[in-house]
Amino acid sequence: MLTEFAQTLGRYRLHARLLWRACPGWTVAAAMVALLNSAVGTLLLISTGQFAGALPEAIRGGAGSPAADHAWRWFALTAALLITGPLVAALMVWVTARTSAGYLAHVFELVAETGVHPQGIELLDSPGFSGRLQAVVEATRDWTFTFGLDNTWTVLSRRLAGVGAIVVLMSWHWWLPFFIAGSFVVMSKTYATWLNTSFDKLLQTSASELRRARYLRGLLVRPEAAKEVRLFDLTDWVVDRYRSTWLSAMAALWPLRQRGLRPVYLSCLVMAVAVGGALALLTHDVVAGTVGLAGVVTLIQAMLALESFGILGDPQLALAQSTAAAVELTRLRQEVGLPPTRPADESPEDRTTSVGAVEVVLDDVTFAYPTRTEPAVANLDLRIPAGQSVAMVGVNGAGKSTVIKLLCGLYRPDQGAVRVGGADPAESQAARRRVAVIFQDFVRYHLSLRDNVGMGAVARRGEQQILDRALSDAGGNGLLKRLESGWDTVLSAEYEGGTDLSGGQWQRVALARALAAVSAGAGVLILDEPTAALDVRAEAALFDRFLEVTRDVTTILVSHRLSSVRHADRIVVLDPGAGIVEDGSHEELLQAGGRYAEMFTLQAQRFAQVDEGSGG
Ligand SMILES: Nc1ncnc2c1ncn2[C@@H]1O[C@H](COP(=O)(O)OP(=O)(O)OP(=O)(O)O)[C@@H](O)[C@H]1O
Repeated sequence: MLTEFAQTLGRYRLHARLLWRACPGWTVAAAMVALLNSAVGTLLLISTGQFAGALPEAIRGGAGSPAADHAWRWFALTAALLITGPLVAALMVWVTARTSAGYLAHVFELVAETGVHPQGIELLDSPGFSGRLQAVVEATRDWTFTFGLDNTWTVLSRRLAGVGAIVVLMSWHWWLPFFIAGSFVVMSKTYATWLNTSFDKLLQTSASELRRARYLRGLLVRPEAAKEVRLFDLTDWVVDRYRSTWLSAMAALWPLRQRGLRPVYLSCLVMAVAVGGALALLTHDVVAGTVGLAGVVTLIQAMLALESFGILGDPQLALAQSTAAAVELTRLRQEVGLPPTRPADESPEDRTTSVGAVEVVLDDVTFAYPTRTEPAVANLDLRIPAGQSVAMVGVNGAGKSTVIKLLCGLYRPDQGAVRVGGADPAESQAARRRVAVIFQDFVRYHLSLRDNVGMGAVARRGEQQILDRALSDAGGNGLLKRLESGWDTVLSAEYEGGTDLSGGQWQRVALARALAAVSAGAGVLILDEPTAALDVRAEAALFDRFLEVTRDVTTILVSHRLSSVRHADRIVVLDPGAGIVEDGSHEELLQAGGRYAEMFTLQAQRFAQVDEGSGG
């Protein structure tokens, strides 16, 4: 039990630390307002007690008597405090909203950092880790998260009001308030420990089940699934699966909750005995004449105010839920070697950009994905001199995309070394910035065309000539003409004035993004099959044009269509398990009559047949 108490205290310390790191100014302001709010409450119970105590004397003295004036003065103070209370509460809402916004932004920063640490994305491939991180993200997206944050200050203010009540009660019997408050604290902490354990369990043990349940619920409303759900008449099936998945997630929690509640019942009993005893003592003192009317009113109110050390209902529940997300995030950060929060004075990263082509080297590289045992690439050696264009070809699963991800520093090799311009891209931000890549599943940002292209050159996205040239080199001028608001058109039909693009148009936008990156200093340009939606001729024309406009950088092209990449300086053929099996120019490889020649001839024949078919 003591360890659990310590853990509860630890999570509030963590919460305070995160708040302080996120927005120190607003945190101080919110704490001050919470203190003011509680002070108003304490003063109010004193002034009402004094006012009530002054009334019998005032009644005896009559209107205008000094005793009546005395009662009026306490009345005026009580009325002023009653007016001040709501004003301070309104101020608290305002300050609280600012604090929560800062905290939320900071948590998103921490989540993002956790997802890509250490630099690569390998952890996101591990279902356990990425599932837990996803659960944290979902918890922070939920409105209850901000509600819990807001309630930090309600809880603090009420606890401080309890401190005020202790001071008041100490003037009667100094030891008594500690006795009563202690019983409330035991009850509250037992309850909080139970709450926290429940929420932690919810995030840790049932997160993936709950996520699956949410996914199933989403199937009923998501446009991409709606067609099939209706066509195959899946509604009942989805609803049943949702219900059973949700129930199985929650069923694991219910017995735990029941067991955890027993100490809460016990501590309620202790608290009832303490308050009952205090009321008996008060009755005794009143009968003995040591406590008057003012004392009775003040002391009873103070005793009731001690309740604020106890269970605070919704505010406490919401706060526990929010801190559960922060605790789990901290655990995940610790697992990847990150501190719970980010230091305030991080030195700004070096954004100086080098220009020109760079050499790319893979030296005896072996790499297996975290979820697999057999390596995706083994003992791979590849050296691409600065400025050379290389096409990487091979059957499905040969490891082409894996090589590209290693070059981008998204994964670290298990053995061997990867170098871009002499530096390890998994370690060096500068090396990563020298690589511009467009993957087959590139991101279609629901942002303007300007942002979609400019993201390749974030530091120089204001330079229109870079964007113009990139789009034109990517063959996107026709597309620009068709957009109603030109560069500022949002590329999504979900926004007013926005429009979606065809697969081929999107690919040109993505290619323009890569070319913008080259203008901004990237020394290696990689295209990992982003042109699959274009027809064979369009892809070949685009690749030729690419090789033309990227003469000054190292270029790596990945494609299954060999005719599209035949003009690359060099072609390497990858084979699953065997690594690079052929390496040379198009002509050299044709002459060698090996795997490449065989694949090329086969594709050329099929292409000719299709051509004939369409011609006839
Ligand atoms: N994220 C991943 N997790 C686990 N295994 C993966 C992952 N990505 C790829 N693999 C596996 O690694 C091997 C190499 O895949 P890779 O995508 O590099 O091949 P590829 O040559 O690019 O194939 P394709 O031509 O189909 O794009 C395959 O066996 C694949 O199943």
